[in-house]
Amino acid sequence: MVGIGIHPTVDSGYRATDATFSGGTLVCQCTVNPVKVRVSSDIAHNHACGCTKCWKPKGAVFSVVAVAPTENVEVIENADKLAVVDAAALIQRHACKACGVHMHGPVEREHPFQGLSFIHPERFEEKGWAQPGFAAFVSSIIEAGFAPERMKLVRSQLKDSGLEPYDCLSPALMDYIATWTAKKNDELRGER
Ligand SMILES: N[C@@H](CCC(=O)N[C@@H](CSCO)C(=O)NCC(=O)O)C(=O)O
Ligand SMILES: [Zn+2]
Ligand SMILES: [Zn+2]
Repeated sequence: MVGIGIHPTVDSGYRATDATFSGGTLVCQCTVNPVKVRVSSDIAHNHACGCTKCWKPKGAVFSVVAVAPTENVEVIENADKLAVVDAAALIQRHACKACGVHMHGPVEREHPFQGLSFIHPERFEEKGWAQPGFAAFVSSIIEAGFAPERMKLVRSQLKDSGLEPYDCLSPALMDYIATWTAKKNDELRGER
């Protein structure tokens, strides 16, 4: 592979997206007693994430992460191997204590993403999940040690891979969050 190791599924080109994909089973990296999580619906907002909190496979600069409704996400095997990485975080990332893979991350507190769980689709046993649509928190890779002078290169490589780089979330998701916040503020004003 020439260039920066963005993420194995991005660097190798994507497998065909199957429009009928309706979930599957996420499996951690343990060879014995892997944690299994059943996702019983399609995923949404799949994206590459450069933040320091999302799980990345070995050597990758970005994670690939998507959401599914929490009601459709269920740990079906070896739940005892899971532990919450940071209980204070918005996303309650449940990682396998043995291999480190983040298996699901529900958003439970009041927030526009409440009711959604963050998952890593590359851990699906099944193929056909939608490819990432953009790259989020790109500047954050510097926090993990990426050389600032190589940022121009990483942004152009992301674009070449079809991932528009943003330093927070995509405009569509930022608008979604701001709309939720504006509505919330209106409600609070109405109560006063
Ligand atoms: N610069 C920080 C950014 C961390 C961050 O805010 N991450 C985002 C994106 S995660 C998937 O899109 C976020 O929403 N985090 C909420 C949480 O982690 O609970 C860094 O790099 O650490
Ligand atoms: Zn594991
Ligand atoms: Zn992230």
